[in-house]
Amino acid sequence: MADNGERLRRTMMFVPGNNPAMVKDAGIYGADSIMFDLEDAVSMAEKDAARDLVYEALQTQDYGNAELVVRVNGSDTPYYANDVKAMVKAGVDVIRLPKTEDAGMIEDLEKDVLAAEKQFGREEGSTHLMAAIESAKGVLNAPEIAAASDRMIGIALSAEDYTTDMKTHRYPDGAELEFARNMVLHAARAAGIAAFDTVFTNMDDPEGFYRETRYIHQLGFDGKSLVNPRQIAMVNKVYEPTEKEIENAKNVINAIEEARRKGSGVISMNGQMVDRPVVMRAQRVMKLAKASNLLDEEGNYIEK
Ligand SMILES: CC(C)(COP(=O)(O)OP(=O)(O)OC[C@H]1O[C@@H](n2cnc3c(N)ncnc32)[C@H](O)[C@@H]1OP(=O)(O)O)[C@@H](O)C(=O)NCCC(=O)NCCSC(=O)C[C@@](O)(CC(=O)O)C(=O)O
Ligand SMILES: [Mg+2]
Repeated sequence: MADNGERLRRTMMFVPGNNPAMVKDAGIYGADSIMFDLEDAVSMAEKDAARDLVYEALQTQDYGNAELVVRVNGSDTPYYANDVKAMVKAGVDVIRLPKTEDAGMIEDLEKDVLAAEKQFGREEGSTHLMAAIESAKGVLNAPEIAAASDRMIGIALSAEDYTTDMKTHRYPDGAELEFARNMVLHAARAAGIAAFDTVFTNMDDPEGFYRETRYIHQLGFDGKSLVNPRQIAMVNKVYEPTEKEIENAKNVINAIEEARRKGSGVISMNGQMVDRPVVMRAQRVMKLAKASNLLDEEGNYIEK
């Protein structure tokens, strides 16, 4: 299984692969994952030029610690084979397959990626995969898609294409996405990989974006696909733990370490039972606190 659980993936920002300025500057905004797009943000006439631009950027630009993802064109298009070869050759971290409808599509992608790794002397297994779920069929097959390969790091709901397939559109309350969100989330969790919520495309509605992000955070998504750098700080804010949550997490970790020294795996803290799942939640809070720069070198909370 790819490095699941290790990396924070709160923000995965789409960057149109045909836009040289955006591709060049994509690293300055602090997204956890940068996703160069060769698919729907790029017109047919620019497919080859976008692939060349992203290939070049992956080889030459410094994107810091960001995870580098490329959304290739669909496997039923004439661009897919060259996209996959070029991105593996460039050493991309993750290939995102759009419009994934069944596990067979991921199995085929895995074969194509392995062939490219061998052809270009890349370490076998080093290219990770993820799937975008964009249709009713994809949602119903999400559990098999999520478990289709050990290279899978996550699955993402793609609500623009999905709502079109469902003969509806997006509403502010998101009721039309309820089933799909829960399917994608459960499929990801059952397979032990990350779950990404969909893009929010109305740049003039920051309140709506904030409301949606709080909701998907509550459901348990690891993060969201984004279309604009202004959305990054808002997502990070929602995922940032409070001072009280951090203090509680520290107390839980200290208490369980103390208990383990005494040979016990479960304890009571302020009348509350503390066992393995509570400790795992506390560890995630501390990881988020660290990523949010809320801890000093001694691990104390820094007031912002
Ligand atoms: C939305 C908007 C036009 C707004 O423009 P605005 O002009 O208002 O942006 P501003 O905020 O003013 O930009 C301030 C500064 O940031 C720079 N900047 C902006 N956006 C940046 C960015 N993304 N990457 C790097 N840089 C960026 C900009 O260059 C400027 O730099 P500078 O001039 O130096 O100050 C713009 O963001 C944009 O094009 N977004 C990408 C759109 C896109 O990729 N769509 C395809 C993916 S969705 C899809 O396909 C559906 C899906 O498939 C999804 C799924 O599968 O999940 C499904 O089915 O649901
Ligand atoms: Mg789409």
